[in-house]
Amino acid sequence: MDRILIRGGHRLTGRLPISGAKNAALTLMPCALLTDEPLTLRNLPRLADVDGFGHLLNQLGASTAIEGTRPEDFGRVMTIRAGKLTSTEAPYDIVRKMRASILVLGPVLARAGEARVSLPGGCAIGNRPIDLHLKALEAIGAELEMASGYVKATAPGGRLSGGRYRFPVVSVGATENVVMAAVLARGPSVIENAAREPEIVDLCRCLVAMGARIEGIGTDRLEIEGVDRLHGATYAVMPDRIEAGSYACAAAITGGDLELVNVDAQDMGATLSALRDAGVTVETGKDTIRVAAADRLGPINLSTAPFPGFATDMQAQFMAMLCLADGASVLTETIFENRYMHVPELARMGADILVQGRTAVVRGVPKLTGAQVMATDLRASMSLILAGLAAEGETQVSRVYHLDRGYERLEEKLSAVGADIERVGDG
Ligand SMILES: CC(=O)N[C@H]1[C@@H](OP(=O)(O)OP(=O)(O)OC[C@H]2O[C@@H](n3ccc(=O)[nH]c3=O)[C@H](O)[C@@H]2O)O[C@H](CO)[C@@H](O)[C@@H]1O
Ligand SMILES: C=C(OP(=O)(O)O)C(=O)O
Repeated sequence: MDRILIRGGHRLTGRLPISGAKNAALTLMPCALLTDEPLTLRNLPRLADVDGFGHLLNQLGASTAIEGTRPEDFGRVMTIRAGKLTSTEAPYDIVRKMRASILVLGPVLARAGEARVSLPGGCAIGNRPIDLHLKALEAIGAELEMASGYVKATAPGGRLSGGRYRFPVVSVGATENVVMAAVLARGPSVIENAAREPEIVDLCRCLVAMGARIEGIGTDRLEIEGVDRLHGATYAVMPDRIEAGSYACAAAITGGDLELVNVDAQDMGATLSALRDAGVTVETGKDTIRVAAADRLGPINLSTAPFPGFATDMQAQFMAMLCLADGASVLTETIFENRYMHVPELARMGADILVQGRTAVVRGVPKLTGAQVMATDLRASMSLILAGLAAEGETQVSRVYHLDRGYERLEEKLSAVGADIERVGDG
């Protein structure tokens, strides 16, 4: 299994390109199931999860073709053709490896009138329930049956009716599923307390480009008028705000100065204000963000929340950065009950962090030291990379397949701006 070796202490400077967003790509790809015409996605990141999702689409009968991009290019162009679905089932083996697989439920149900999807269960960061996905689909006309670890959803008469649903708590995945299902319903739907994440805006814009009728995009109330059919489209995946935020932390923690290229600062309000609060200089351009480290990082308090709040997907990276702040920071994780798996690993590098329930108190230390550490999930892995970039000596991060789910060519991007980082195999 591959490991990443980092010899820390190098200041990162220069321009760093940001890839298309994983969390947008994984909700745009299933949109292709809603039409018999091709959907072409541009700026699709090269990630294990994108390949995995392509495999799931293939299982359902869609073809996926990568077009005209050179291996050295970041981002790819993929055309997905789902002329006819040959299966309506997402099996356990795929869903358990990739939580986003649940996002085929809404579109397959809407297109084929039925879908059978394995229940995802939990993962390293906590429980990943889907009760809200199911309640929202029921509200727009789905009939559900649970058996053998699978949910079977049926649309009576082959087509969903549409309906009204108010989410009791904000759910990104459930909003995505119900929106993808409602666009082909017989009647209108109103979704209240919908998630407002930029990835949902990206999803709605892609669906509109395919002929869907959606009002209220970017707000917590989505009004959807079902249409009889959607057509093909070409759509560019939005920049990855979490990848950009992660590299912003890399600049801050190494005393560096990075220009992030192909980003949208508008989607990153909470991350950029948190960086500024910690004393980091942030300058935003049209599609660039310059992040210049402070002489000393200041401590800050953060609580994760749905958009426009501070993203749970940025918590681990900020924690690594705050390990070197001048004072104590308090972080509160409100979305996932177990998203502090990186804490014991950071402690092995000299961090001083006390976790009590959902709160972590991070007392800044003068330095971190390199160590052998183990990645436990995607963003936890990135926090270890960040700590390694700033640490004295060598850090070895194992289980890097977690990183490959969400960071396109991480070592290449970081080496190009001055990091001493390489991937090594066991052999
Ligand atoms: C609101 C939020 O920050 N969502 C994050 C969540 O999205 P993801 O779509 O995975 O999770 P949700 O947004 O659905 O979860 C939000 C909260 O609702 C709960 N829940 C969710 C679905 C459900 O059917 N029942 C239920 O109780 C979850 O346990 C969680 O506490 O993880 C992704 C990967 O880290 C992040 O990119 C998203 O930003
Ligand atoms: C945990 C994440 O993704 P997923 O929901 O795909 O597991 C993430 O993007 O940080």
